[in-house]
Amino acid sequence: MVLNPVLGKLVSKRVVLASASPRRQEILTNVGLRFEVVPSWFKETLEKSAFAAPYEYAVETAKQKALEVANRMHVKHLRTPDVVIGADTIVTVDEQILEKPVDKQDAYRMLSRLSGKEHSVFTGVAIIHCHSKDNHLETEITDFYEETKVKFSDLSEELLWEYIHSGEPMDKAGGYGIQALGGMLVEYVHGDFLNVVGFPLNHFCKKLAELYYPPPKHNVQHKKYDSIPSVDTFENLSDGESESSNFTEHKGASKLDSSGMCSSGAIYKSESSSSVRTGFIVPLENQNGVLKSAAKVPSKILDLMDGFRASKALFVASKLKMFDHLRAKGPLKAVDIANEVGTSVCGTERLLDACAALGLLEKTPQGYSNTDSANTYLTSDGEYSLHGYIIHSNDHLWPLFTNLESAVKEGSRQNHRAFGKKEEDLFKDYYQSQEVKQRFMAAMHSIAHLTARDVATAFDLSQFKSACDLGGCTGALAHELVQIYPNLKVTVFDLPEVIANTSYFQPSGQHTAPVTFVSGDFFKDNLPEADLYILSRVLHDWPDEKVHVLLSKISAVCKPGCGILLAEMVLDDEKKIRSTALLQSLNMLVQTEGKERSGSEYQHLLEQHGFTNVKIRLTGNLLDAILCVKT
Ligand SMILES: Cc1cn([C@@H]2O[C@H](COP(=O)(O)OP(=O)(O)OP(=O)(O)O)[C@@H](O)[C@H]2O)c(=O)[nH]c1=O
Repeated sequence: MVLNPVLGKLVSKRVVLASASPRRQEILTNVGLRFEVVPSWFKETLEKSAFAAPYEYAVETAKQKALEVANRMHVKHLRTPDVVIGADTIVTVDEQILEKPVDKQDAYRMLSRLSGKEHSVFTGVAIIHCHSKDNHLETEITDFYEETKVKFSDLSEELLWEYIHSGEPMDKAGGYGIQALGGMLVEYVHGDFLNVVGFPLNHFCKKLAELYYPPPKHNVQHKKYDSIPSVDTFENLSDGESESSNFTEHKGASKLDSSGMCSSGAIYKSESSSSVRTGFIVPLENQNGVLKSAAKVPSKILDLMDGFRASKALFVASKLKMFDHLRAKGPLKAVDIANEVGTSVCGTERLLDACAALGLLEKTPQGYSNTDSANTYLTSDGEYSLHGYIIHSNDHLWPLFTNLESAVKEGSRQNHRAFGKKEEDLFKDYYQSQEVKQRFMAAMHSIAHLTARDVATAFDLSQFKSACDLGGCTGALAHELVQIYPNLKVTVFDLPEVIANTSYFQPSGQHTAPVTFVSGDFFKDNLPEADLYILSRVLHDWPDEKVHVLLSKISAVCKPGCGILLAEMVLDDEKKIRSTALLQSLNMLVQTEGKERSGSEYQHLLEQHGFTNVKIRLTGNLLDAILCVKT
């Protein structure tokens, strides 16, 4: 709670952690930071000898990891984050830098060097503030490092190999994890324990304090915070919803100054008696100017409580095609939109105001107009339109979620309650009426198109010559694949009623190798031959028994070297961090017999059918990617 006001400065920002390390995700999640995970693609191959000190290497690598993500999000995803955090942990012993072992022998070499000795663990961290100006990405970089000394006991050969065979060393710098079995090897730790685990939380908070609460200009002896200021300091300094993010860079330094916040110099005392909503204790003054006890404002809970209202406002504005009208004719007044779509003026005005407050629209004296992201994502034919999925959410998922309580009590889907029919086959319902079928296909297309680039590039797939996208629906991923891998021939295999309706969704004017559409049922019919089978949002529809049926069928036609690419929302192994994916698993509960699974659950399923070398990439987009190869 004491630290929260520092992290609270990040609440209203789009924060991205540019790291695949589950430890970093956990450390930051545990202190209540809300962020998106977009693992960096930066390859850790900087020339070590070019750096005067090992920590410089770690800091530079952290910076490059974060910059790669900031650039990729800006250019490729068209989403500029506010803050990107990158980190790199290295172990140094005898002036050598140890990173993650490449294999067991390498782990053995590392651990035997560390045996009986003291070594240093450095984590370099980069905090990058991003702004988009005239479509260019501007960045302000703050970086630092932390050193912790660790001493290992003498390790016997037997212990060493037992530890290596546990598998723990492989994804960890220096080949050990101090937070788990590796803790048994450690005689002492001098310094920040979490720094060894992968993220120096204390130093990070101090850095945020320096950035967001710089000391008063006259107070020259306090150039920076040596400690995290006490809770009173932050409460008195808190600035509402932390919106004051107008950073300006200090000349010649990469530190940031939040202008105006501390202009009086009296930074340790609040000059304002107004209450603010930061989610923490708010000082209130009574009429005599005496501080009285204040209520806590549980912002996160309030947001969750109201979440459905915001969703429904978005759904209704989409359903009424308000974003389409505004793109065509905006800015428009509420009365004009009400006339266009045939709604009441007072209701329309409230809906538009809510949408503007939610950041979906802009409101000016001229009227309402779309934001850039409304044009891109909310218009029905925007470049990455989510309109299909929003309508599906409103018409199909909403009634199902209304029955969540029954789904939880009964542990099963609720189509019968929501739509009054008994469900025999998951897809029968979707495809029995033309309208529902098209709505469902549009929804699947929205997500497939939005995620296709990230899924297609999560791994280098150039070794495969042919791919078959099982349940590939409109072919959105297939089209992306043939763009990226011109030598790849892709077949989309889906039910006849889907294949018959794909023409509407085909991209126009592309001069690439065509995608082939083949109709069939992957549970009943022979599968087309391919080097790579793709299952995008397929396995999550089914319980394990059915997944085994499908995987064994694929395994039977796969030659060694052939692969499977899965695109799914991957849960963290402990099922406690990735809330979007965990909520998606509830979504599967209300409508299917399937569920979302963790990386190790997918790995286990795949390995049982002879698919090994399972690699998982969290893409930072809605779908993650898993690649494995038949051995
Ligand atoms: C010494 C030690 C390290 N680690 C992990 O080692 C990885 C370092 O590698 P990195 O290159 O800094 O990070 P990464 O895992 O490759 O992720 P990314 O940030 O995407 O590069 C990080 O995971 C750390 O937690 C532990 O979990 N426990 C320990 O005791």
